[in-house]
Amino acid sequence: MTDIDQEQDPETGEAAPGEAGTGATSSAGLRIGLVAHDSRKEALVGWVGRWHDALAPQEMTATGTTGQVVRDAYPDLAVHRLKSGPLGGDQQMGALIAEGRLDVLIFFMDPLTPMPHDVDVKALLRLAVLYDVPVACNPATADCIAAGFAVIGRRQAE
Ligand SMILES: O=C(CO)COP(=O)(O)O
Repeated sequence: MTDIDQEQDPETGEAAPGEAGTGATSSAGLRIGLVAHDSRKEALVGWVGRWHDALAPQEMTATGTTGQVVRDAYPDLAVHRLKSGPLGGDQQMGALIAEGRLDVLIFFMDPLTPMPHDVDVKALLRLAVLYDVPVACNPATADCIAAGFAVIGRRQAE
């Protein structure tokens, strides 16, 4: 286990109330967050397509527009939508991490465009690092994570 896991209070190290036992226990039912900036949405849709069968049994949650784009491309996949990123969706995703309710974050960022909600982007990534949530910011890393879904599931069950 890591120093700070999803079921611990990061300050006290004590189990977070109400979260114990809610972690995913296998490669099915992983709770996956999907986020992509506008210029990277096509890349994310491509990644979802490549891993469609592996993603089908997972629980996917996306920021608003990203979720809509993925739903439009793959209507058979269940994707829960939060608010759009600039309107608070990134913060909602961060809250899921802080509450121990996200196992993986796939966040295809635009590295070339300044964002009005840059602080939210930074906060989301900071929480993913803090809570040791596997996070991918580009397709190559996301492929590695998807190939390791079973490993992540086993790790969460420990
Ligand atoms: O802005 C985003 C992440 O910072 C993504 O938000 P949308 O999915 O609503 O486009």
